Amino acid sequence: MTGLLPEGFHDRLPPFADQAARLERSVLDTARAYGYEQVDPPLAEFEDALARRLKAGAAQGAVRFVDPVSQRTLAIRPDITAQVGRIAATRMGHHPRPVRLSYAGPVLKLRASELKPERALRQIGVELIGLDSVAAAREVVLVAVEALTEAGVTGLSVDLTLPDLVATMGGSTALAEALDAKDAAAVAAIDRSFLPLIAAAGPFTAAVAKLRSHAALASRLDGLEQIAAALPPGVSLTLDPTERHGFEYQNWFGFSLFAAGASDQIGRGGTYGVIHDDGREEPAVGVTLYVDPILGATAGAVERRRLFLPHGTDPADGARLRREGWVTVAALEAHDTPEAQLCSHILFKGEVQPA
Ligand SMILES: N[C@@H](Cc1c[nH]c[nH+]1)C(=O)O
Repeated sequence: MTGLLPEGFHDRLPPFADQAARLERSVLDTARAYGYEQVDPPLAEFEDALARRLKAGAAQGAVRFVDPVSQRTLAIRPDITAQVGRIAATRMGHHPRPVRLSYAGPVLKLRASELKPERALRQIGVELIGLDSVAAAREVVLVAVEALTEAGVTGLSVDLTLPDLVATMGGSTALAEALDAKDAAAVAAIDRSFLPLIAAAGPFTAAVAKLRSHAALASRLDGLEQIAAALPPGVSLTLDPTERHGFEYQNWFGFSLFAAGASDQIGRGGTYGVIHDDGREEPAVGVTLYVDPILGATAGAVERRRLFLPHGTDPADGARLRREGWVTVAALEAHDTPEAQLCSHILFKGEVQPA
């Protein structure tokens, strides 16, 4: 069937919508256990207010429209981080720092690419506003890794990056672009001293060792090592010191998350600044998880365990079985069958049996 929904939009059907809801609950529960409390900003808001909240990128890629009621341009959020920043800077501006917030909800991207055709997506995330220290960054990375592990995601890998490195080292835009393209010849033509940054991309320990010769990087590398040391064994770690793609508003620290079986990255995060109405920039760090590729990576694990209650089953039996954790599906007509109700089990003479 074509044309039912615009390209890049999709319905999530059973059992995947339940799976998505479970994932969301699990991640938010892990975040709550670390002190992150949920906020729920609206799907759209004033475009200008959203756009100026972060250094760049906050309203970039947003679908905009003129609201017939306020007569103002609204943006449908392409990312929830800027909205959480707005809440922290305004309505929760009086709250002691750091403030820890979590969120989950749909976002809409203006454009899709051939590689990523989806435009309507879901995000889950946490933001810690008031600090962008190594300790704060370490906590956020750890919460993300723990939340994903609790949610059953395996084969996790974290790619660390230093998004504003080239800019803070005085590199030009041309140099940053040559580094983005990993074009060693072009980098050498501009400034040979940046060549080790290309060579260093790869497994974390070896990459850090290669970069130690750069005295200017010492404190950043120390920070990355402290973050890396906090990660549980089994999570693989790489470093790509000049990766900036997708890190439009992050500053000293950024990271991408990958998982076995997911074709695309499953999350991204880093340090950034929330811009207050008086122009002050408040440090922050956070991570956003992308529900869609995560579901792709765990789809094999979806199992339907449903217990068919034949017509006439005592309602008390159904209640008892639900308390024991069963999903029960009651036959409302005598001729209904476990197959028709997609049931894996059946209650037969008071006993649960495979259907
Ligand atoms: N929202 C950002 C990631 C992020 C969250 N907090 C800081 N950075 C993204 O999806 O790319």
